[in-house]
Amino acid sequence: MTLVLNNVTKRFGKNTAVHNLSIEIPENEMFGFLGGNGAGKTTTFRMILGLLDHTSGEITWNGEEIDYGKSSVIGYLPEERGLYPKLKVRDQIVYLARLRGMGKNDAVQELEKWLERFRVPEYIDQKVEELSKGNQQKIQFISSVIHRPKLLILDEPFSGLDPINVEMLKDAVADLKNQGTSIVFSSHRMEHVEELCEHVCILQKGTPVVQGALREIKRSFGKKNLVIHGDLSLDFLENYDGVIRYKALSEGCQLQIVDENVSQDIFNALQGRGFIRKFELEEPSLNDIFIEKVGAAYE
Ligand SMILES: Nc1ncnc2c1ncn2[C@@H]1O[C@H](COP(=O)(O)OP(=O)(O)OP(=O)(O)O)[C@@H](O)[C@H]1O
Repeated sequence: MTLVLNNVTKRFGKNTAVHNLSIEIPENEMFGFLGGNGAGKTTTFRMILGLLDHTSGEITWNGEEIDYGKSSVIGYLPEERGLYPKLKVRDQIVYLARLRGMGKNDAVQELEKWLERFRVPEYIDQKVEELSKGNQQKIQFISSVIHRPKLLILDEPFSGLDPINVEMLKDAVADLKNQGTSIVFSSHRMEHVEELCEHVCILQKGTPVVQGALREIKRSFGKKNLVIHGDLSLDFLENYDGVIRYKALSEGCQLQIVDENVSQDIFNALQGRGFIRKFELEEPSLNDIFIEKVGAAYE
C-alpha cells in the first residue's frame, strides 16, 4: 500500500500553489511534510483527499487512482478543526464513523478504546462545546482514525496541545504507524518531525527544495553544529575561520561550522585557554536545514 504523487502540479489561476511534486509514501511510514506559510502543504493534502483537482500529474494509492467513494481508506485531521459544538462526543463520532461505513456498535467500542487511551473516558457524554480546545483536538483526532484508515493525513496535529498531550498523541501516531498505517503529517515544529519521521519533504512556494531520508539529508548538508561548555572566554570564535554562526550560551557557545575539520582546528586553538567541560560535534538540526533552505528564498 503506497501513496505516490508523480509530478503533481496545482494552479489557482496564475498562481502555482504546487509545482511538479513527486513523493512516495509506503506502508509503515511516517512522512514529514514541511514548508513555510503558503508553501502548498494543505493544497497537497486536499488533492490527495480528492477535495481539489490537480492541474497535472498523477496521484495513486497502491498503483491505482484513489476511489473516493471508498473514503474509509483515508483519515484526515484538517488544520482548521470542525466539530459540531452542540453534539455529544458519542453522537458526533458515531455519525462520522457511519459516514465512513462503520457500524454503530463497532464505532462506540472503538471510541471507548480511544477515550480510555487518552485518559478521558468521561467525555463520551459531554457536548463538544463543553471541552477545552486541546481536548476538542483529541476528539477531532479520534474522528480521523475511528474507522482505522490505511492512510492518515494530519495537518498540524500537535498545535494547541500541552506537552503531556503532545506525547500521548505522538505515541498513538507511532502505534498506528507500527500497525501498518501510512502517515503524512505537516508541522511547523521541526523537533516533532525530527523525532517521528524517517523521510521528509520541504516545500518552498510549491516546489520541493529538500527531499529524502532525514539521516541522508543531514549527512549531505555538510555543515555541523559544535557545542562548547567551559570556564574560558570563547568570544574569539565569533570571527574564527570556518565559523558560520556563533551563539553565546550561559555555559559556553554553540557554533555552526562549515565542516567537521573546523572542529579539530578549534579544539587545538582552545588548548591552554581554560577548562573545557563539553566539546561536542552534532549533526545539523532539521531546523537549521529548514532555515537555510527556506530562509534563503525569503531573502
Ligand atoms: N482555494 C484557493 N484559491 C486560490 N488560491 C489558493 C486556494 N487555496 C490555497 N491557495 C494558495 O495556494 C498557496 C498554497 O497554500 P496552502 O494553504 O496550501 O499553504 P500551506 O503550506 O498549507 O500554508 P500554511 O502553513 O500557512 O497553512 C497559497 O499561495 C494560497 O494563497
